Amino acid sequence: MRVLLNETQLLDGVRQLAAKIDEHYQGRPLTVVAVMTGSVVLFADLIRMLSMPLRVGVIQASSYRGGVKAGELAVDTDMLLDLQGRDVLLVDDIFDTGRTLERLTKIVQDRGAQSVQSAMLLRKQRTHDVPIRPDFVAFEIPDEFVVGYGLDYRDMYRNLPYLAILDEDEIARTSETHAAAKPIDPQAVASGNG
Ligand SMILES: O=P(O)(O)OC[C@H]1O[C@H](OP(=O)(O)OP(=O)(O)O)[C@H](O)[C@@H]1O
Ligand SMILES: Nc1nc2[nH]cnc2c(=O)[nH]1
Repeated sequence: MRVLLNETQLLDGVRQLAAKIDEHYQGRPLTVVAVMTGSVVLFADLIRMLSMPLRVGVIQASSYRGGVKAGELAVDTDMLLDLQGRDVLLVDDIFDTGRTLERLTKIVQDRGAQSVQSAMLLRKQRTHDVPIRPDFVAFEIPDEFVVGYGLDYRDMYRNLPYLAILDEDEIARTSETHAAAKPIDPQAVASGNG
């Protein structure tokens, strides 16, 4: 594992991100929506640095389940609060293909938000799959799979206080020790072999 950003660098980046957001909204009330689960650490740090009146909401989006490549995007809006007429800021850890942000921006617009912007800790230096771009970004990073400060590989590493690049051999090792859950075979369960 190679450390890309240490704890101090991350907090400095989040502080600068908060300053840009504060400057943009000029004290106007804001609804901040955490894109779970990856934004959990960033979100906790960021909202304590913002100075406008805040409402806090949550949405869940997941497409990297068990791997380093995006699969089908699943979104859960059950915990999303009312957004009608609100200025909304989506907060996420990373902008990679861009598909998550594109889908969530549409969902927020469809719920009647007055404006939708986005803040990301990281943006990968790569060609993105979508025309949309985040409005506020703390760090540009190389096109490598990163973990820590909320980002996972197979649900591990989110608690690391730093951001690190996961090497190929660590990816292989974690795959063995934390195999992704296999779907249940209903026939095997019915026959008692499940
Ligand atoms: O730009 P994209 O290619 O769409 O990737 C970005 C998304 O990928 C990660 O979520 P993930 O699907 O891993 O779920 P998680 O937040 O539960 O870790 C991350 O938290 C972003 O939401
Ligand atoms: N953990 C992790 N999740 C991602 N989702 C999209 N890109 C990444 C990445 O580099 N690391």
